Amino acid sequence: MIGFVEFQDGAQGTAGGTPRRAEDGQAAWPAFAVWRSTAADPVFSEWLRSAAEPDWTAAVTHPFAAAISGGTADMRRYLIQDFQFVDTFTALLGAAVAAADRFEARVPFGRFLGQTVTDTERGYFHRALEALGVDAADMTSPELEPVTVSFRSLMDEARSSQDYSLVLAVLCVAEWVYLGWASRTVSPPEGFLHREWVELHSGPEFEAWVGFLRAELDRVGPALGEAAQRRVLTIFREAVRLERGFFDMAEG
Ligand SMILES: Cc1ncc(CN)c(N)n1
Repeated sequence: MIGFVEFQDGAQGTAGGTPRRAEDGQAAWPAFAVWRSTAADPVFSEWLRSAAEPDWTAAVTHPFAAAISGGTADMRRYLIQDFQFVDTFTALLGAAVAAADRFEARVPFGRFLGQTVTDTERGYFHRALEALGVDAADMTSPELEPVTVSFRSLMDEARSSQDYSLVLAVLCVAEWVYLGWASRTVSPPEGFLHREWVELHSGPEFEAWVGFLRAELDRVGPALGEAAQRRVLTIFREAVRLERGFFDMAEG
């Protein structure tokens, strides 16, 4: 059994250093087939997102994310840890190329992998970490925070599963949550550290990328059996919880 499956709805867990409680929004959630008969926006990705409350709203409105948008966040610990997140995230994108069920779905993953994460975003990390005076050891092998360890494990489990719906669920959380907070930015922050990080996660291209990830979940999710839909729900919720925990960690 892979690790995240152990965190069934309502179960206790400590991934990310934040204990999970049955009463904090992780309670039973109606099956997709039931939920969609009364939902205002009856798509699979919205079934997942709404099941991930209150963590979803807490992540996209997190004070640390707001401080990035406002240009005041201390980015040092956050970016050191996030560079390690991005390493595993890049491997997960590769898994999406391999696990996708058709050629036209592989293309956007391959493009984002080659043109954004390993190019623009990598360049940003190198310049940002240098500007922050981060030494080579902390750039390549820093001491990992518990939430970073948990997030990397979750991504590794999704990658090893080679299950497209699970890979997609984790990628979609990571990008959709980031679009959520970054698109709340009212005016671009002045310094490049904050401004470019907001730019990387907002704007028409990033919106289209998140739209693609959601559309893929909306395409493959309804065709899954109920047990498989629940597995997607479990990993989606866990990823949202870790996004919230990651901002908590960054805030200190
Ligand atoms: C923790 C985290 N989540 C999401 C992203 C957006 N790729 C990120 N850079 N870091």
